[in-house]
Amino acid sequence: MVLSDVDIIKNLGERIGIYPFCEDNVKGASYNLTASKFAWRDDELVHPTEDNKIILEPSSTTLVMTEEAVWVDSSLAGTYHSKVRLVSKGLGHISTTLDPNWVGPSLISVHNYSEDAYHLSVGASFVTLIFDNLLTPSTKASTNTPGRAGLVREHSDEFEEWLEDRNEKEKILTKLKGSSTYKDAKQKITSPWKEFYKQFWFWLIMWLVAWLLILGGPLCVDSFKKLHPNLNYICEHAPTFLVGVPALLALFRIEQRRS
Ligand SMILES: O=c1ccn([C@H]2C[C@H](O)[C@@H](COP(=O)(O)OP(=O)(O)OP(=O)(O)O)O2)c(=O)[nH]1
Repeated sequence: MVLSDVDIIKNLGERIGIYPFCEDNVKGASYNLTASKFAWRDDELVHPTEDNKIILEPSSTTLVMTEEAVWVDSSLAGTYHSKVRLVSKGLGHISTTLDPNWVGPSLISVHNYSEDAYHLSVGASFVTLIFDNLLTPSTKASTNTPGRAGLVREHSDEFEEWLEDRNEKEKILTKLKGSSTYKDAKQKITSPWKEFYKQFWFWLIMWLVAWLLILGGPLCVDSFKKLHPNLNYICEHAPTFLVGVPALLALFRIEQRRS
């Protein structure tokens, strides 16, 4: 089953990693990947122009690395698709696959069938990735190198360094989860009440355990209560303390997560 925009964001950070992540690139049931500044033609690096365009020469194939590194777990796969805007300009149709457990940027082969050069802006979306839920998780590991770097001969130090940053699941997830774009997207799909209830129940249980272990004993001792009128007060207002403290802690935690 294909993942919708909501499914993609729900699974982000859990079964899907996308770094860098941009919410605008989440479409109804897909994610638009953008062009990095790394591209190759005839095995040689194609350097972007001064105004940051990669020239896709007529009647030739250019391999363009996506800016985004993607990780999916063993229960997801995907397919790469062309964008109508580019196909209508004579650029070749992309129809390739994303394997379960894939990690890294993608190397996208774009053929320019037209007679005119196409100027692809670095940072522009140029390929669409659809995520598919597998009925049963795959048992096969993804064996290809991140970014399919083995398919291109000429590597620059800058490219190696860039790839180093996004060639492992942990690196992708850590960077994704640390980004404000991720936090904002997650926050939008989580109902504030649902988040509050989740936090509230957690803190209520913690508070009850603390209450019983730390305060329960002394509070039952009358003489102790007399010595400490404040504790007596707490005892009389136990329900308020019981509900109020976890509620406050839940609100504090939600606020802390948002900032
Ligand atoms: O256009 C694409 C499609 C896929 N991939 C990545 C993700 C995918 O998980 C991995 C493997 O792709 P594919 O399954 O097409 O390759 P393969 O079946 O191993 O064949 P080959 O190694 O001949 O490409 O490469 C790309 O970088 N670019």
